This record gives sequence, structure tokens and C-alpha cells, in this order.
Amino acid sequence: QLSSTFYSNTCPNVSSIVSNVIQQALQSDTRITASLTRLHFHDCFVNGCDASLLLDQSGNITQSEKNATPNNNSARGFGVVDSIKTAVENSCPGVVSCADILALAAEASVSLAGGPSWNVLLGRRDSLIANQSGANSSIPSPTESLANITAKFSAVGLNTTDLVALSGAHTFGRAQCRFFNQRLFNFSGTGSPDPTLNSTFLSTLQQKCPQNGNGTTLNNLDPSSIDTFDNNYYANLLTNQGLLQTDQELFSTNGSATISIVNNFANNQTEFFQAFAQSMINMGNINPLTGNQGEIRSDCKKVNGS
Ligand code: HEM
Ligand SMILES: [Ca+2]
Repeated sequence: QLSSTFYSNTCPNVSSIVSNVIQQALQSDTRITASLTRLHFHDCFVNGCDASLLLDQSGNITQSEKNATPNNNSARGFGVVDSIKTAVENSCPGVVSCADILALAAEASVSLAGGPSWNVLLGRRDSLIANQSGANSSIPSPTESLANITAKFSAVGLNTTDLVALSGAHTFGRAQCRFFNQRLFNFSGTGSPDPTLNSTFLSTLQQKCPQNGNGTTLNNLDPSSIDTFDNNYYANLLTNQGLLQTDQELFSTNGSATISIVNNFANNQTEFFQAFAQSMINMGNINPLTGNQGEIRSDCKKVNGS
């Protein structure tokens, strides 16, 4: 029941307002488009796309999603979300939800980085609660098996094509060493690195992420075109240069239905862009609050009146 025309009377310029603030932020932060895209994912997988992720831990919010393991010292871009909200409130006070701002920011970000555009469906409302334990259990971890990741996508109504297409968001942005360094020296107790890592790529990563390092060094998820949204992510998987274990598993799990989809997206950027846009719409449809459920927050970090 979301609609692309939801704000056409009440805030007709909302898309360009969002895009303009992101363009400003890009001047000093080339990573921001990736970070904003990830926020929509981490919101939608926990209680649906309801901006539950954005609530700070304070007052009645005793266990924020921001402080959950997948987000703590990892999810970023919250300040830019606040700047977008301020700009939107200046033009259209009290009408645009923070959940819709995350959906619009993801589309604008992908588009500004050279990826596809799509009509964002709108009309989500904002939650009154956060679900930290849900964030810990529902957001995929980068060391899980493909079967587990597939199950987590399936739990929110997303299929294998959605999984492969949405993983293509790792065409931009960064990952800290601590999220993949289990692959580099002693993979699964074998005493050897992950055999599905290209040996040249492995040496580079071993140098960037030494065994006694602190694990927070940043690495490009797609070294071949770091801030550009393209299909190089899939080409990297074909040459065993997926950064996260869960990236490489899409191509290196024997017999998996994901392999032919990776091949298709590696060979055809147009098909990847179309599939990515459709899967972002699918993800954006996960369990939204609508009608008179929830509220339109005036500050994305807090429930109204708190
Ligand atoms: C399939 C399961 C997925 C896993 C296991 C996963 C895991 C991760 C991890 C561990 C990082 C690095 C975080 C850090 O170093 O702080 C990351 C970054 C990122 N993820 Fe995913 N992710 C998945 C799917 C997705 C999806 C579906 C999207 C969006 C549609 C997405 C978008 C991103 C982006 C854009 C970044 C870079 C963020 C930045 O630079 O700030 N990921 N992901
Ligand atoms: Ca949520």
C-alpha cells in the first residue's frame, strides 16, 4: 500500500531535497552514499522499514539498534540523515517520515554513485520502539554460511535473486578488517587462509590486516571502482576477490543457485541494475507502518514527546 505519489501534494520536492543534501555531504565524504544505502538495509531487516534503527538509546529506548553488534562502531551516516530531515522539515514540516527518508536517501545515493534510479515507494511511518535483539539476530553476519544468509533473507520475504542483487551494494563503501580477517591466516581452524581467496588479493589483505592489528582498518569492498556503483562486484567474485566471506560464497558454494545469477550480473550491468532496483523496492516493502500506525517523528533520533 506504499505509493510513489504519497507526498505529491504535501511535499512534492522531497526527492530533490534529499538528493541535494547528499550531494553536499559528498563534497567531504565520498563514502556517504554507501553508508546511507546500508542504513536502509539495516532498518528494513529489523521490524521492517520503520526507522527503528535511527532511535538513540535514551529514555524509553533502553536497547537501541545502533548499539547492536552489526551496527555499533560500524553503521554510519546518522548525522547526514539528521541534515536531510532538517532540510525536509524546513520545506514540509511534519509530513515526511524518517523511514521514507532512509528509502529516498538509498535511492539518491545509488543514483549519485552511478547506479540505477527507481521510483521510491513512500508512505511509511516511524516506529515508537527499537529492537536491539532483533538487530543482533536478523541482520546477516559476514561469517555465516550461504544457507544461513538465504534463510535470513527468506525470513523477510526476499528470495535468492534479491540476495544476489542486493549483495551488489558491496560495489561501494568500506569494510573493517575485523569483518573478514578470519579468512586471512587460519580459516575455520585449518591453519591456512580461505582457499577461495585470490592469492595476490590475499597478500594485499594480509598486509592491510595483520594478525595483531586492531581490526578497524578500512578496506574497499570493491577495490576495482571504490565509490562507483557498477557491476564490478560480480566480476571480483569470478576472480576470487570478494572481500567478505559471504560475498565470495555467492559464487564459490558448490551447486548453489546463486552462481548463475552472479555470472549473469557480471556479464550484464543492465540486468544487474534492473534487478537491484526491483530488489530495493522489495526490501523497502518489508513490513512498513502505515495509516495511523506509529508516527511522523520530528527528530529521527527520538520518539515524539520524549
Ligand atoms: C548479504 C548479507 C550481508 C552481509 C553479511 C553484509 C555485511 C557487511 C559488512 C560486515 C560490512 C562492513 C561494515 C564495517 O566495516 O563497518 C558491510 C558494508 C556495507 N554493506 Fe553490507 N552486508 C550484507 C548485505 C548488504 C545489503 C543487502 C546492502 C544494501 C542493499 C549492503 C550494503 C552495504 C554497504 C553499502 C556497505 C558499505 C558501508 C560503508 O562504507 O559505510 N550490504 N556489509
Ligand atoms: Ca526497522
